[in-house]
Amino acid sequence: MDAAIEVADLRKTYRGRRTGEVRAVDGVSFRVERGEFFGILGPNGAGKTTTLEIVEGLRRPDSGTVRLLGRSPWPHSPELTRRLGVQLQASSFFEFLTAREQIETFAALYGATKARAAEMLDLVGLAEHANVRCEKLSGGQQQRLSIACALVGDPELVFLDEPTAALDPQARRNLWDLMRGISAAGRTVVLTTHYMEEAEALCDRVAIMDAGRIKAVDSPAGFIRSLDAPTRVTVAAGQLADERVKELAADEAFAVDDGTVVFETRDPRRLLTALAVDGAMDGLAVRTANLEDVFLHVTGREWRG
Ligand SMILES: Nc1ncnc2c1ncn2[C@@H]1O[C@H](COP(=O)(O)OP(=O)(O)OP(=O)(O)O)[C@@H](O)[C@H]1O
Repeated sequence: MDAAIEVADLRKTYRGRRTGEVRAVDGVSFRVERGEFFGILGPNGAGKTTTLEIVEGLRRPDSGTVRLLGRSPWPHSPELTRRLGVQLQASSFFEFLTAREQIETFAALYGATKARAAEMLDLVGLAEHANVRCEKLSGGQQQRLSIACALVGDPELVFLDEPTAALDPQARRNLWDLMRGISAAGRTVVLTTHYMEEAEALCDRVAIMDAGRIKAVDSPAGFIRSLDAPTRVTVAAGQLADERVKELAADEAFAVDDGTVVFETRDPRRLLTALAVDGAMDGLAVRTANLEDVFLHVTGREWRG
């Protein structure tokens, strides 16, 4: 079967009078398999939105090719469009329509029923707000409505551009559950995000993007494994005598800051067992590597998502 998405050597340069030339997308290639949950992770301005818009067929690249479900998005074909769900920015809503009217408009475009539209409103928790005009919905509610609109046609391939941006933590978790549900239903999902923990929690594979380029693609676990980073164990001040710190550290690195001791160990079990025996667990913190460390490793820059 064809891949869900095949992208080869995309390039896009914006030219502005004030900004000069901006190489927003600078030779991007990747492949997404059917049923995959694929993330594009990068800081603001990395080129995620431009890449997504090109892949969705909303923007033409200067060069490079895109294949969606085995076909080119150009010229537009209604047959292909109907199989895609694109989360448009909430600002593209008709503000005078109610949430129900808005999603029913989308449903009509996709050939979906009003019952399906109502079901989607319910799925994103907006059933009670069906009669509220879009302009009166909160930012989070508009975001959820835009996702419902993207899903109403029951698309095979769903594109979500920073769907949880500007949501409070609870609303973000709810949306995560919703996205997991879409993926579990066998849909291919492509998500852009600048939240590390979101990519880590949801994606099968993640492309790390910076300055218009994809620097690396792997599963979150694969990325972290390949770092081969030590576990960092922080022991609160006053828990260990200086001599004991040296004993425990043996040949591992440690640092002391204001009495707080930080061990870096490749054998956390040994160290944690010893700390438990010493009764030095109060205020203990254990940190393993995460995608933030991966970003630093892959791009050579601190994460400033
Ligand atoms: N229409 C445009 N005209 C000129 N420059 C643009 C345009 N759209 C984006 N850019 C520039 O291209 C670069 C990539 O932007 P893009 O929006 O694709 O990145 P992003 O990773 O999605 O960032 P964000 O998370 O801020 O949306 C940025 O430097 C941005 O300022």
